[in-house]
Amino acid sequence: MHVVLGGGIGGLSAAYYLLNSGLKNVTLIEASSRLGGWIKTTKTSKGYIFEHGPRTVRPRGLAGENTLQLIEELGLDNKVLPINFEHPAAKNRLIYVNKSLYALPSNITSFLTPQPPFSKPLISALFHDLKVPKKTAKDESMYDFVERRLGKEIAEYAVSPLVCGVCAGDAKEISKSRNPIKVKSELSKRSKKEKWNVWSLDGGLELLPETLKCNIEEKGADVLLNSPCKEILFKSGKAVVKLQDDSFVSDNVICSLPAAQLAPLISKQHPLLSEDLAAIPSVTVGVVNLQYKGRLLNQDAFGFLVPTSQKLPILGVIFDSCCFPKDDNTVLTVMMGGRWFEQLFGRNPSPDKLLSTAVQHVRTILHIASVPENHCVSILKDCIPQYVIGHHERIERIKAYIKRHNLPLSLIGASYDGISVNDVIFSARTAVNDIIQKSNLNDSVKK
Ligand SMILES: Cc1cc2nc3c(=O)[nH]c(=O)nc-3n(C[C@H](O)[C@H](O)[C@H](O)COP(=O)(O)OP(=O)(O)OC[C@H]3O[C@@H](n4cnc5c(N)ncnc54)[C@H](O)[C@@H]3O)c2cc1C
Ligand SMILES: C=Cc1c2[nH]c(c1C)Cc1[nH]c(c(CCC(=O)O)c1C)Cc1[nH]c(c(C)c1CCC(=O)O)Cc1[nH]c(c(C)c1C=C)C2
Repeated sequence: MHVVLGGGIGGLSAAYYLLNSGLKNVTLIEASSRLGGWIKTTKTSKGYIFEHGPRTVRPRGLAGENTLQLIEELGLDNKVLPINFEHPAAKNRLIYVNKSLYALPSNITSFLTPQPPFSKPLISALFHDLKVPKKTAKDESMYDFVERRLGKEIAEYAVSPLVCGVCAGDAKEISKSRNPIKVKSELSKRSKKEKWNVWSLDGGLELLPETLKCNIEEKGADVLLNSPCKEILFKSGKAVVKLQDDSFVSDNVICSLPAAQLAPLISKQHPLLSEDLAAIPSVTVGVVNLQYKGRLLNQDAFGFLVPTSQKLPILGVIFDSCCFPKDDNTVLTVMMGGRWFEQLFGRNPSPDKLLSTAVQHVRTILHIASVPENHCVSILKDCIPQYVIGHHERIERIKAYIKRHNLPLSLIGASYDGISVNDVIFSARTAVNDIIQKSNLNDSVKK
């Protein structure tokens, strides 16, 4: 038997890959009443799409190609909505500095000439990079790395907002290194030919977890909702997964829970491992979706980010109706908080406070004075893991511990090797491959 913990995109993909490898007897255990985790779409009564979590996926890189292969295998090719490199949403990513919106550089001219808010052409930063002495520090923050090599302005206005726009964190704390593997698909070939920059799904990204659910159930997986795992014990090479009133003995547990939520489940038998898992922090993001009547944006773009230096309560705004227009309306998503959520809004802010902050900033920055026709406020508690300095060493330590103690436990999901939807799906595939390889190896040793 194989137990998968957590029914977000990581857990669902793991169950899918286990069943695709020919394994039977797969049980997926989810604490809440729904699947999908942070992938959540609401369709308003008038048919507008509000994404509460992710909205676009990158087609590029090994993990990006792997996701497109999954989309193809699930028969979702005809639902893909690509945005190619020529689209304004791909070309225009803005930042809000000193009360104005500026485009982040996207072409060669903008590299050769000074573009506000940068005081020098960006090419001069590359010359600066050639001059800096090498540093041997194993891990340094993204901000420090870029400041040292490309200068303070680029760290402040380019890297800091991009770190915010991917992990809602502080570039001064986020670590830099990563590592890849390989895959291919027909849809991926199409994405290259058509020069996709990002893609989404018609009707919203939640269609992906919904389709995975149907697929794994058709192949015989048991999906348990409202079933929080309370403890995992390891005995004689097996894992005992305990729920409130039930328990499962599994050959291997694939765990897609956020690291800090796994920590207490194994702390009795493995306090040191638990300590390392508990130390992987995550931040809370307030998400406000707004729909206004009329085309109210003066600029077509993906959206804008607000660097920390601007000391505003919002992290940025995504122009959803620029990416995927519908009728003559404006749909925006305002993201706020992140690393600074509690400082800004307190422990338990009212949805009204987030809504009024969002509407007020849309009014002052985008000059949209009308009242939104529809809105939705979500507080996504601890939704974005933070890869702070020392993260990669910690992950190595965690992996080494699991190997040394021969624990039948595979860790997947956003807490470890990448937070994008692509990374999480790829982590599931890699974990299943490792399990299959290990069991093939054991079989050949027995023979
Ligand atoms: C606001 C936001 C915007 C984002 N934008 C993008 C984007 O544009 N593009 C992109 O690629 N990525 C984006 N991401 C990142 C991406 O969405 C997530 O990293 C990814 O969805 C995480 O998936 P997961 O399966 O690892 O974890 P989760 O989605 O957190 O799933 C874990 C599941 O485990 C369950 N669980 C927890 N405890 C227990 C327990 N004890 N027992 C059983 N089940 C339990 C939870 O209920 C949950 O369903 C965004 C994320 C957020 C929050
Ligand atoms: C301000 C908060 C956040 C915004 N998005 C995220 C947060 C926390 C989370 C997020 N966004 C993206 C990813 C995936 C990255 C990947 O490796 O694929 C994650 C985890 C995608 C993304 N974010 C921005 C862009 C342009 C993209 C698409 C991928 C790409 O082409 O690089 C920038 C951006 N993010 C946010 C805003 C307001 C914004 C504006 C330019 C919100």
